[in-house]
Formats: sequence, C-alpha cells, structure tokens
Amino acid sequence: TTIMAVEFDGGVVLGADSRTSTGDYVANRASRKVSKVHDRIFVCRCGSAADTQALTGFVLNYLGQHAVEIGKLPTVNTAANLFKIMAYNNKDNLMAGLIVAGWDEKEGGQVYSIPLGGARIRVPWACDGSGSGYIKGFIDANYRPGMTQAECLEFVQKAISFAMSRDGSSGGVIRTVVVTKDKVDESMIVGNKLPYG
Ligand SMILES: C#CCCCC(=O)N[C@@H](Cc1ccccc1)C(=O)N[C@@H](CC(C)C)B(O)O
Repeated sequence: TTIMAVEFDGGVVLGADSRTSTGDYVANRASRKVSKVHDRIFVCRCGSAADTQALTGFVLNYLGQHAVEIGKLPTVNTAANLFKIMAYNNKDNLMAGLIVAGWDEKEGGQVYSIPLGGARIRVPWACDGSGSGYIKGFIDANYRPGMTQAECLEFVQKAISFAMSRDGSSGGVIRTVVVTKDKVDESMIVGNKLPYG
C-alpha cells in the first residue's frame, strides 16, 4: 500500500493506491483504502485490511453517535483521537497504519498521522504503507507550504503514481478524495497511464 494526505488552506487531499495483496497474489485490485468516518472526515488505511476495517467501523459508529449527542459536526481531532486510543491500547494485537484527515469549523483542514505503534501527531502532510519509502525524497523535493487545492491534488497523484511503479504491494488505480467546508470530491485515475516514470 501507498497512502498519503496533504493539508491546504481550507481543506485536505487524501490519496491511496488500490491493491490488496496476500504475498504475491493480488486479492483485490480495486480496493477502497480511503474510508469515510463522517461527513467531512476520512481515513487512509494501510497494514492489515481486517484490522484497519475493524478500527474504522468502531470510529464510524462512535462518531455517528457523538455527532447526534453534540448536535454538530465532530472535529477531525476527535476522530484522530478515537483511532489513536484504539490503535495504542491494542498495539500488540494490531497491524494498522492510519492517516486521519478532514475539515472542521474549528481548525479547517487537518492531517493526523497514526503509525503502527499508535502514536498521534498533527502534520502538514503524511504518507505511509510499503510504497511510501520510495517517495519520501520526491515529497521532500516537491512539497511546499501554501500549495493550492489543485497543486495538492496533482502532488498526491504524482507521488502515489511513482510509488505504484516501484512497490510490488502497491498498484491498481489512484483514488483521491478532496475535502473542504463545501464539498467532498472523489476521483479515480488509472495508475499506469500517468507520464510519471
Ligand atoms: C484477502 C486477504 C488476507 C489478507 C489481506 C491483507 O490484509 N493484505 C494486506 C497486506 C497484509 C498485511 C498483514 C498481513 C497479511 C497481508 C494489504 O494488502 N494491505 C494493504 C492495505 C489494506 C488496508 C488493504 B497495504 O498496506 O499493502
């Protein structure tokens, strides 16, 4: 897997490849690794498909209840904290790398990284998964603070495309989600049709 998310002024871009593998066999070439946990909050998943699906289900249901109780949109911080609590408290029994990202009235666009051990850290961008190692240099060379929504989308698609070319556990299509106050835009592009390597 290759997953990534970037914050911009007013929202976030989340992205992922679509390969689920079991050794050398591709169990699913069209997986959905960017999952919705609330209207404007999403999570990128890597590691065990089962573990990350279970964690996502818990947070989806908890946030649904929480939203009713508080009568407004939950914050991205709350969603990230819920994932962290479960990932950290069960760290010996899980293999789950998560990137929680979205928009809320309080802080606008936010990205939180929750790597394997269950730590939680707010970052301007994050990447994770087996393919992420191949693109850290590309990201360091190309990331700039203050990029526009369109620049962030192209940046994420290009980075994931390069990882898909090099990492055998990444492939399929590039799925992205752009989240702002006013909209959630999902996209899908075929990974090997880009002119990037
Ligand atoms: C089908 C089936 C059985 C396992 C599927 C399964 O979890 N594959 C894992 C790799 C893995 C992990 C831990 C144990 C075994 C196999 C996988 O493809 N993870 C991708 C992300 C998830 C969310 C789809 B990515 O990190 O590569």
